[in-house]
Amino acid sequence: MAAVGVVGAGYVGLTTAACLAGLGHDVVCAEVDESKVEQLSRGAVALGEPDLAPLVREGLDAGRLRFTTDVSAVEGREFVFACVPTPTGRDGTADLGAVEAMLSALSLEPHTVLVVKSTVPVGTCARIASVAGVSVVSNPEFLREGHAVEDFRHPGRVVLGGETPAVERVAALYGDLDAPVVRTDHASAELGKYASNAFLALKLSYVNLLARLCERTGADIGAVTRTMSLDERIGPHFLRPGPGWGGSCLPKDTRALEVSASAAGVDFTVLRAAIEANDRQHDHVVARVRDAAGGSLDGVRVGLFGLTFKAGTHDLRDSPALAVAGRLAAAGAVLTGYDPGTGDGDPAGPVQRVDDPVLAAKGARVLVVLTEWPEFTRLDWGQLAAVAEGEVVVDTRDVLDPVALRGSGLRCVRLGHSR
Ligand SMILES: NC(=O)C1=CN([C@@H]2O[C@H](COP(=O)(O)OP(=O)(O)OC[C@H]3O[C@@H](n4cnc5c(N)ncnc54)[C@H](O)[C@@H]3O)[C@@H](O)[C@H]2O)C=CC1
Ligand SMILES: O=C(O)[C@H]1O[C@H](OP(=O)(O)OP(=O)(O)OC[C@H]2O[C@@H](n3ccc(=O)[nH]c3=O)[C@H](O)[C@@H]2O)[C@H](O)[C@@H](O)[C@@H]1O
Repeated sequence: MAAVGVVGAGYVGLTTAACLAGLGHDVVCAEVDESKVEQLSRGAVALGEPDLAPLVREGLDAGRLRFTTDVSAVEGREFVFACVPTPTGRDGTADLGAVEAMLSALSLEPHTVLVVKSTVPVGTCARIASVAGVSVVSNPEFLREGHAVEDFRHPGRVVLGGETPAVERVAALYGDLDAPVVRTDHASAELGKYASNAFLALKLSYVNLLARLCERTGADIGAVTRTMSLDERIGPHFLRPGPGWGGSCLPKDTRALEVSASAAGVDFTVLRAAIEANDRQHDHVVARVRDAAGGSLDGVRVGLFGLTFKAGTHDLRDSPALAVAGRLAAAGAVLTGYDPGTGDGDPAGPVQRVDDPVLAAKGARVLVVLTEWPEFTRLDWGQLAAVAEGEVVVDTRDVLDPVALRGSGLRCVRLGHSR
């Protein structure tokens, strides 16, 4: 079993640390946020990832996992995983400040393999290898929030970019993963990550535009995407229209790829179009709510259902629900929002967050479903209709049953459906 260091205890770092400890490795996880370290050290996990909290507690109890604010604690380890953030920086490229801060705080020993899990632009790992004097393996992460542990245990693929001995050492660390392993160079591994996220974004913008075309032409987006999904070359995933794609990575990575491609002399117009279409998708949802409100949103009370960027996560980063909320508020709407995944203290922008769906519906002229929480299908919509002022639900995620809603006295407006 190996001695492993992990830097950063967010979605990627904490999942990596806990899962590697679960495989029997000895893991120390360094994190700059003192309160996070304090909480994690007593087994309190704030991320709502299924199976993660018990795995962290198992690792702590077995003495195979510990947390520290002292980044030098990872020095001397056989593997150091970089799992720090790479948010959008100036001009849309990835801000590598946290990666650089981590490297300058560390004195790595020559036998250490530095494994870069953070999403970094092409050229970053080669540059780090040339200055850090250690082997660097690019091992981009593909986990989905809400499925982090499951995706670690059953990844669709493992990508390892770098020189052979170091790559094989990292492959061995993961044990028997039943997944295809892509062994490649740094640049291809780095680009493969951006290429994957940006492709998902492209697919979603395409579907959202199709949904708008359906609204204009009388076609049904459900039938259109089912037709597409039965073609194995297209596949059934990422074909659901919504209020726009968001989250901490799809928007930032798509933008970063577009900007870096442009800097490399490749005009990636299709990515720019996908980003612009996503922006317009938020406006489109606002237009549908405005129509439902009778033409103006000024002073109109709107009840929002769902604030997170998708169901199954607490994460509000770059949430399309909040982007729509911001535009509704700018048009004068008064917003109340209910989300089963968020709590007091979570930033909700212009939305007054409430813990009870009835309070979100109370006095609302329009109800809007912005996140596909399964809980929403089980709400008592008759009760919500009784306290609402209007009778329209704009369901941007197609989670509600329009026929059942009609029985509750509500009319359902869906994206991609003209009726
Ligand atoms: N969230 C996700 O689902 C995925 C994220 N990624 C990528 O992984 C990287 C990390 O993402 P997340 O885990 O979501 O970020 P996060 O924001 O959830 O966690 C990052 C953690 O690193 C800590 N940190 C920042 N600078 C540090 C330093 N110098 N030393 C020690 N700790 C430091 C932060 O306090 C934070 O707790 C990013 O590059 C992201 O693009 C890749 C795949 C999936
Ligand atoms: O690099 C990352 O951080 C991760 O980004 C995404 O994962 P995640 O951010 O968890 O979110 P997704 O499940 O991809 O959803 C992204 C957005 O697309 C939207 N979406 C997704 C699917 C769909 O059919 N329709 C749709 O509108 C979601 O609601 C959400 O707003 C990728 O799916 C992961 O593979 C990747 O590792």
